[in-house]
Amino acid sequence: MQIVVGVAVVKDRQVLAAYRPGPDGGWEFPGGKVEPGESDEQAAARELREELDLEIEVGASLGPGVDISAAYRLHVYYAKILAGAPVLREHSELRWFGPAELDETAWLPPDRPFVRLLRNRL
Ligand SMILES: Nc1nc2c([nH]c(=O)n2[C@H]2C[C@H](O)[C@@H](COP(=O)(O)OP(=O)(O)OP(=O)(O)O)O2)c(=O)[nH]1
Repeated sequence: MQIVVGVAVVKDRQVLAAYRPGPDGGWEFPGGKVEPGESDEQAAARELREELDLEIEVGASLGPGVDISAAYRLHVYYAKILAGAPVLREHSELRWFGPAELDETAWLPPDRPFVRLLRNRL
């Protein structure tokens, strides 16, 4: 099973979301596929550097993994920003959501259980 890491960057009770464009698009946690030999945490830090020009400190896992498909499973981790401000490179939009704005239906389906957990924990 190939792991995809998503990163819930939290700052001032808000979480950073990125919009994946296209017919199957929606809000997601920035991140990507874990490469061979990499830990989830290493992949999370690499992807956020590549995608958003952000240096992060990866924290705890947000909850149990969720299957995206037969081949991919999503793991989501908390993180905080060490340096930088997010730069839009690969997504169509970036947005900070507070707890009251976290409408799970706008998120990719595998992300929704994590969004529900996060809403109560921001
Ligand atoms: N990054 C990310 N991908 C997610 C989330 N939820 C979800 O279903 N996905 C899906 C969308 C994609 O099919 C897959 C991640 O692929 P990706 O294209 O971001 O991975 P990558 O950056 O390593 O890209 P690539 O070089 O393999 O194309 O996981 C999420 O919260 N974050």
